[in-house]
Amino acid sequence: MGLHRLDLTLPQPLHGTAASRAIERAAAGALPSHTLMRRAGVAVARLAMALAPHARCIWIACGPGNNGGDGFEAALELHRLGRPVAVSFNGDAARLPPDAADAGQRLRQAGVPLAAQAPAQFDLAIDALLGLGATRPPEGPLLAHLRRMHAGTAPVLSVDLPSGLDADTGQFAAELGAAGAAARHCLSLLTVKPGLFTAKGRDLAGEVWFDDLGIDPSSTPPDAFLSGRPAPAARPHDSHKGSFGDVAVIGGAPGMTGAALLAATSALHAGAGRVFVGLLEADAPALASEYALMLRAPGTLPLDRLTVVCGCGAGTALGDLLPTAIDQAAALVLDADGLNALAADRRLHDALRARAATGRPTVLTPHPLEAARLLGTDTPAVQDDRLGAARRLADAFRCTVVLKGSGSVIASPDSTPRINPTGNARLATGGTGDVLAGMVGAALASGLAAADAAAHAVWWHGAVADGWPAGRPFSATQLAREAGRGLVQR
Ligand SMILES: NC(=O)C1=CN([C@@H]2O[C@H](COP(=O)(O)OP(=O)(O)OC[C@H]3O[C@@H](n4cnc5c(N)ncnc54)[C@H](OP(=O)(O)O)[C@@H]3O)[C@@H](O)[C@H]2O)[C@@H](O)CC1
Ligand SMILES: Nc1ncnc2c1ncn2[C@@H]1O[C@H](COP(=O)(O)OP(=O)(O)O)[C@@H](O)[C@H]1O
Ligand SMILES: [K+]
Repeated sequence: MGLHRLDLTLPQPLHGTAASRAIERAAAGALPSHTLMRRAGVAVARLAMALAPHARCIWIACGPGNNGGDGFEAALELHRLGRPVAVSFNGDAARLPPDAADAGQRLRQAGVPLAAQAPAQFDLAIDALLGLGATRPPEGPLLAHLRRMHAGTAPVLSVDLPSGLDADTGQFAAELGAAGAAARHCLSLLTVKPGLFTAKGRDLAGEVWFDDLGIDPSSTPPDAFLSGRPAPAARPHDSHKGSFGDVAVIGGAPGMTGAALLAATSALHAGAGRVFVGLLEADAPALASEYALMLRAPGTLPLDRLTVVCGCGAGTALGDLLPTAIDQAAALVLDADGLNALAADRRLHDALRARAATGRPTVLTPHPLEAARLLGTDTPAVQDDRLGAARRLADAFRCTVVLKGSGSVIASPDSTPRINPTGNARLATGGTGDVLAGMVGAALASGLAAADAAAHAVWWHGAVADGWPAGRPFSATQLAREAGRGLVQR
């Protein structure tokens, strides 16, 4: 498909650096020289004209490799169409790769000067400094140009990737300073890169566009998928409360009962037939404002018939309940202190793997610090490679893992991970993770397989936050009560 804004409701294969290079090599070998770069330039120029139709100056900042070559081609096309361009080039002209050198030469022949400096004024900045070939953080003039673009008010269009962003991990080592008001767009070329959707990717890329340059990438396996919108769970008219499964939330130690009640409330609103709460605070007052929740002593719950959400607000009070839940629960979600207890006791690792062998579904929902504890590493190492961390956890525990945060990653053993595109920084507030755990529980209780239950819950959890009306206060409590957005009644 030609140039289009990426539709985040549809699943999308994501190809990292090695896969993108393999696809490029195969395509370039089958096409006349320079074809891909010319197509890339035309796509960038078209999008530039759509984003800034009345621009009096389009600044195209070109770097030392083929990403810069895409910029040259875009400048040529814009110039040919009579658009005012100012092209900067920072690199060694003698070391340009062949496609880029050819484009640079034709640009000069067309009478377009190349400067080292940015223009004084511009209405659109095109970042063609670095793409897949960025090997280190941008510095010197490249960094100065990036800062200039991102501090301004004119829109920024990144070619293929925001320069310096790691296509595989979404890591970005440079310091851009305070972001300006500029709208950000990124036109991913040939393939859609996973790094655009997780870690720093979302913030730097802004709106993601895609042009496959006429090449079908399907012969190269993707590194991940962007989750599409899951079909809402249907509730046939001829249903009863036993139709959608029972969830039990175990957690809520003294002072933390709210976390368990949030998970339970969201499980209820997300469609579970019945929701039990096994609070660890023995003398908990009847705090539940949802009167449909059923409070039970945790030790009395028939775990083998329940989807158990274990750990929300549990502190260190789970004791034997955790090994029992791992051993017996019909389906299991481990969150928060359930994960911390797991990290601290290697016998539970074995228990979780033994559970996997029985075929009963398990979903772990760590945030990056919890993931780091489980992996025996630190949070920056997890964030440096979120896809890899989620995959390693899924393989180690033989279950589905949701690594939360900007661009949550959903990984299951022996399958391609998914990155979730919904959600926003509204969710960065206490308790929203408990709400997610309850939603995963409800999805599992409805009979979805672990990976699908996780993807369903994560997508809708984020979608509710995305659709939150401006001006309406947002809290985890409110979110829990909106957790049914992924349900349709028949
Ligand atoms: N493959 C595709 O999908 C297609 C590719 N296309 C386009 O090509 C792009 C990939 O091109 P590319 O391989 O030439 O890499 P690119 O990013 O231009 O930079 C490499 C140069 O930068 C240098 N360098 C690195 N880091 C640096 C730093 N921090 N600061 C300064 N310099 C730094 C590095 O030098 P070195 O590391 O050797 O010192 C090398 O000279 C791709 O993203 C897409 O836009 C499309 O045309 C068609 C389809
Ligand atoms: N910027 C963001 N974009 C998307 N989702 C986010 C963002 N910030 C937080 N979230 C989501 O919010 C939830 C926070 O969970 P967690 O860190 O466990 O918080 P808590 O322990 O307070 O409940 C996760 O689902 C996470 O993915
Ligand atoms: K770029």
